[in-house]
Amino acid sequence: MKIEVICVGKLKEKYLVQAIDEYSKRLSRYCKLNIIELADEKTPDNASVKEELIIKEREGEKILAKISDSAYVIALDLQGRMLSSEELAHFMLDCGIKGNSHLIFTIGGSLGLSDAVLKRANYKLCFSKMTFPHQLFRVMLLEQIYRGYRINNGEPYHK
Ligand SMILES: C[S@@+](CC[C@H](N)C(=O)[O-])C[C@H]1O[C@@H](n2cnc3c(N)ncnc32)[C@H](O)[C@@H]1O
Repeated sequence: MKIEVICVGKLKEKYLVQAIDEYSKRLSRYCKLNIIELADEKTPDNASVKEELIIKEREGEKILAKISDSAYVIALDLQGRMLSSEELAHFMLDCGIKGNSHLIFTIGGSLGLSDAVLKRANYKLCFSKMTFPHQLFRVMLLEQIYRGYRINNGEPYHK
């Protein structure tokens, strides 16, 4: 399976880069992983609601430009559906069975994902009612994908 993670913003902290490298290495046993990092739009501190909407739409256009028509898109969104780790594992397995062998997970920037990206998404996934910083969230997502593969393979990791 080909898994792409499209995210807004460059990872700055070294410890996050190291965590991403570690999970990318672990995932290489199970899938073809590609992380697409897009430059975020600068948001002025005093940006109006309208300005923020424009920024979010611009970031959304960049995300959409990276999505191929045939990909199955999973938007990480606070309004999405919550799944357990076992359910996410089963969901990924089911995608493969149904012929969706190219999954794209997309993480928004500090303002979230645009309506256009959410509209393109085949599925909206929420991890918790809590909001996590998008850079840390990238690590959390890779860990859950890795956990999913371990569950699906009946391998010892999942508790
Ligand atoms: C800082 S959050 C954006 C918060 C923004 N106010 C919103 O409502 O979307 C940045 C990105 O991280 C991801 N994210 C953060 N917490 C999440 C959660 N609990 N479930 C799913 N995605 C989350 C989403 O992709 C979100 O667009």
